[in-house]
Amino acid sequence: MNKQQLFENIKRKQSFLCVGLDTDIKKIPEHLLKEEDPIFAFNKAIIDATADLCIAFKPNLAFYESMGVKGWVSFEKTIRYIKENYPDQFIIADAKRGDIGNTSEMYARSFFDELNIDSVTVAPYMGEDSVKPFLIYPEKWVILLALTSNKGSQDFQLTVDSNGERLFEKVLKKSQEWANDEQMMYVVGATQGEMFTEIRKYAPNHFLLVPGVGAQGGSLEEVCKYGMNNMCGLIVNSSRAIIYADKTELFAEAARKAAKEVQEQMAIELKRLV
Ligand SMILES: O=C(O)c1cc(=O)[nH]c(=O)n1[C@@H]1O[C@H](COP(=O)(O)O)[C@@H](O)[C@H]1O
Repeated sequence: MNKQQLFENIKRKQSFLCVGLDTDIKKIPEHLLKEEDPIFAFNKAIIDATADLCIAFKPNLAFYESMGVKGWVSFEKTIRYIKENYPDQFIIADAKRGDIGNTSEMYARSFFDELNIDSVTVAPYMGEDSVKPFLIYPEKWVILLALTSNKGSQDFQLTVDSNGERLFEKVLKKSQEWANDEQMMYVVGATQGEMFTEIRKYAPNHFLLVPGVGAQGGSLEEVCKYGMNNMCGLIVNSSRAIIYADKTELFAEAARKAAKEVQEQMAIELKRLV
């Protein structure tokens, strides 16, 4: 999917919500445990209940890999289900990969060749040759960690070098030598508030993947105020606050209600664009 198509989906659906499929066998409703593949059964119900309210789904690989082969099967089934039933959805493999070149090449192969997923999150720490193997695939995206939502983002990302440059700034500037805003997005945590103004100084046109609303307490209003650009430029993820809105047999309806609340706020924010 290209940038314009993503923007068209946002306008059509009046949403820039990404539903995070962080599916934990210990948190899903008990009645699903009797299913042959409880993780997939849960995902399928969440996807069906929220697909018209969101433009992206983001399964986080940790939740699947933690279950071994079974988890990987659930992950693949989930990807296939979205692609077959909701082909307009942008899929993000949240894997936070990145390694020496030939190893990154294998990561890229598994997400882009093997599974045909739209995008993968990548850590920038190992530099250019660790990111470039993900960039040889047309209309596939690298989503590079820039300024994350967690407390530890202060440990490295905000440290200032001898030229007065913060590490996240360096990531934003340097990585634009590798790819433009048609192939690269950045992760910026919703908890970063006014820092979105800083991000937009260096990446005015890029899409940003913004996790951290909902369970982590980030403000959608602030994210939009400081981070929205003329193509929206935001994909805002919420995982736990949506998928675990309820733990009974009514979990999918509750997830839909939680997603709808966020989508309605997004529709209001999108009025800035016209
Ligand atoms: O790359 C990410 O998606 C990510 C980056 C970041 O800075 N913070 C962050 O929370 N995430 C992911 O976004 C999701 C947030 O989940 P909730 O806090 O439950 O909405 C998890 O899958 C995190 O791994």
